[in-house]
This record gives sequence, structure tokens and C-alpha cells, in this order.
Amino acid sequence: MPQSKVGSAQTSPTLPTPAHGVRWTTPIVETPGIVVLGSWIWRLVRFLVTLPFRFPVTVACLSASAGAWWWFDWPGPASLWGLAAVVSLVWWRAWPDTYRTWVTLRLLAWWRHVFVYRRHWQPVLVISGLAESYQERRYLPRIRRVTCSEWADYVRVTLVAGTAPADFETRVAELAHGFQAPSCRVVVDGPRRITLEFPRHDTLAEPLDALDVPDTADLTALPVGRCEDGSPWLLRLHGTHVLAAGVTGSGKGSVIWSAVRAMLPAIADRTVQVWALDPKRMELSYGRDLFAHYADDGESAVALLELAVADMQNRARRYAGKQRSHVPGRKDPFVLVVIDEVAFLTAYHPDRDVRRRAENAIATLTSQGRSVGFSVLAALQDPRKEVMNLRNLFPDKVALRLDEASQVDMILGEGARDRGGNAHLIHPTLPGVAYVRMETSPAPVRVRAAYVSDDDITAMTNAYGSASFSGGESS
Ligand SMILES: Nc1ncnc2c1ncn2[C@@H]1O[C@H](COP(=O)(O)OP(=O)(O)OP(=O)(O)O)[C@@H](O)[C@H]1O
Repeated sequence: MPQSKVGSAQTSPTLPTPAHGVRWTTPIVETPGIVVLGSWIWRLVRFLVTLPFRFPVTVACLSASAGAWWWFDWPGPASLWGLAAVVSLVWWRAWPDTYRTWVTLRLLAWWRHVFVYRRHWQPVLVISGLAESYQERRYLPRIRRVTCSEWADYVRVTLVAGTAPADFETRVAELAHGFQAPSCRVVVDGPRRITLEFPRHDTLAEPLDALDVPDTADLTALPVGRCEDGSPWLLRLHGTHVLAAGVTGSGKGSVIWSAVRAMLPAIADRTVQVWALDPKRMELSYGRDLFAHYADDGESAVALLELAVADMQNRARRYAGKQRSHVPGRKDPFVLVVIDEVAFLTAYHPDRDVRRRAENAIATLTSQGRSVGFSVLAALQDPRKEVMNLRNLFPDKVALRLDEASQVDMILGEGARDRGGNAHLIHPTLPGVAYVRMETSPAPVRVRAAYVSDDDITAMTNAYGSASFSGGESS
């Protein structure tokens, strides 16, 4: 029995479906040989004409050598190169810094460009999935330039149209291993332009001794260590709150003590007070004399936090309608509340009431203290929400060595791990090494805190201990 009217209409498989419409395809036309030859000649001429502009020094040297040989036979280039060698030697001895910048690093950049990046570019990018295909052709991002600094290579890259820097950010591990670098960072320069930063060696492998105490304390840029590129790691405390997270032994103490050390001149002239909460009774007790207040058990710590909240609210009341920001002074000093192992108060303390009061006080301080000169610097071992649900109230965070990859984004924010913030891969033999977010860079920056030894703390206490709070009291 025919069933032509039942169910959906049947269409012949050879006809285009209505949704597809008519398909136009480009006819395949064979390119005549003369056109291919013409195109090759054009490329060769263009290469030769642009050569002096792209490589002026190399072209000048080769032309001078060729000219000298033409005019004077072999003694010509021999004396020219001899003279160049003498000039180079004198330059190297007399001005080593400029020689390094203009000669050594440039030669190194050329070498790395040719023998590392260009040589391995295609296989590494194809295998790591960064080569794009379109109409059966493969497109690779193009290396524009390679430059070298003392510690890293910078590979400037033009992206394939239709791709984004995020594609590189998710493959930093593949790129680092592919080019045999300890790590890789992606910096976005502009539309379709990125720079890949490959350190050549670990500049933070050696511990850093305690930094010199500065003459004046700039509370917005306290020197507490060094960044991977050799620049100082400057920590802002005034106008923000800082959470330093890392497993036990990761060096949280060195971040706290380096910050206190950098503030010593201000502690001495009483424009800064440090209030210390030390539930483990190990980290901060050593420098007790430097602190305006000190508490080392749950009850007294909560009382101290509530005192800080009360002082902060008094100050806010005085400022209301008269002053919108805080300037540290003797009358209204900047108060830094340092909490070692904040989870002891908010999660581990056996008394529920203590936990609740501590959490309330820390939440109030971190949400209202910024503009009236109260800041919190807290250390934490386990950043999970169940343990520390206040972590988002700390605008600045330091990720020391962490246990799990997932914890990196909890501390440094979404996407930090993709951008190279591998705090979970920090080696246990590198305490004090951390990743931080800087205002100047969206990608996390690797840093190392200076190590303030027990002897340094004793020396600090002897020199600055009594001067700091002769008007205050130690709880
Ligand atoms: N910046 C640093 N440079 C070199 N070594 C360091 C640094 N910081 C800490 N160390 C070394 O690591 C050890 C542990 O450091 P620290 O006690 O500060 O870790 P922590 O994270 O505070 O640990 P915990 O949470 O158990 O208190 C120190 O005794 C010291 O030997």
C-alpha cells in the first residue's frame, strides 16, 4: 500500500536540503608556471630590498668586509676585523653594562631566535594545539621578534586572525616544556599581538637576606622581596588588606616579617602601629616588643580584634563629613592588624562564640578599615571556603606554595593558573617564593620574600622595640 501522505516529506538525498540552500564552491584553476615564477622573483626582490632595514648592522658589517676585500684583497677584511675586535675588547672592559645591552644580549637574542624558537616553533605549536587549520591549510602564529634580558627571553608573536591570547594562556605549560624553559608567561601587547616570556633560569633560586631597613616607610610600596625580573617586590599595605596563603613551611612568616621590617622607621616615629595576633605563639612572639598590642590565645585575640573595630569606628565617626581619606600621623597612626594563621580564629577554635566574634570583627575591619587607616595582613594555610569564607574581603593576595592546583584561582582569582600562576608547582625547597598580582600586570608575577632570620628580628626589636609605642600598651 502506498503511504505517500503519512509522516514527513521525503526528499531525495542528492538534492540540497532547504536549510542548506544552494552551495557555491570555488572552481579549481591551475596557476600557470610563469605566475608562480614571477611571485618567487617578487618575494626575492622584496627580501633583498628590505634586508638593510631589517638587519642594518649585519648588512653594514658584511658590506664593509666585502668592500675591504674588493679594494685591498685579504689584508682589507683582516685589518677591519682586527680593529673591530680591539674596539670590542676596549668597550667590553671599559663599559661592561652597555656592552652587555648592545652586544651580548643582542647576539644571544639572535642565537635564541634562530636555534631555539624558530627551529622548534612549528613542532611545538602544532603538538600543543596552537596551529590553526582553515580550508585544509595550516596557519601558525608568527614570531615578530625575540629579545633577551638578563634573565628571560621575550618572544613577540602575531596571532592568527580569529584566535585569542587565551589560547596561549591555557597552554603555558606545553610552551614552557616545549622550549625547555622553567615557565612561560603571556603578556598581551595589543590586538593580535602578544609577548611570550620564557625565563632562562630561576632567578629566585637563592634565598634573599633581609632587606635593608629603608630611611622612610612608603606604606603603599614597602620593599619585601624581589620579583623574578630582578626588580623589588613592593607590597602595598595602606588602603588595602593582604592575605598570604601557603602550606606549612611555605614562608608566610617571611612575608609578614619583611613587611614589618620595611615599616620600622614609621613604627619608630609612631605613625604606624602593628597589632599582632599570634595563636600559634611561634611566629610573632619573637618580636613582641615591636607591636603596640599582642595576643596569643583565642579569647585575647578576639578581644583585640574587637578593640581594633571599636577604634576604627571611632575614627570613622570623627572623619565623617570632614575627611575622606586617612593620612598616617601620630594622632591617627596607620594600624596594621597582623594575624598569623587566621583560620585558627575563624574555623579551628573549639569555642563557637570565639569563631563567630572573630569572623565578624575581621569582616568589619576588612570591609570598613581601608579608608580610615586600618589594614589586615593575615596568613592562612588552607584557602578553601569552608575554612576561610572571608578571603574575598582581602583585595591583595599572595599565593605561596599551595597544595592543589585548584587553590591557585581561589587565591589569585579566576584564570590566574592559566596565566602561569603555578603556585601549586613551587618547589618545597623554595620557601618564600610566591605569585602575586601586580597592578601593572594582569598575569601573576613570581616573587620571593626576603628571609628575616631570628637574629634579624632580635636586632630589629633592640633597635626599634621601645621607641615604637612608648605611649601605647602591650596587651
Ligand atoms: N623567604 C625565605 N627565604 C628562605 N627561606 C625561608 C624563607 N621563608 C622561610 N624560610 C625557611 O622556611 C622555614 C619555614 O618558614 P615559615 O615558618 O615562615 O613558614 P610558614 O609558612 O609560616 O609555616 P607555618 O604555617 O608552619 O608557620 C623557615 O624556618 C626558614 O628556614
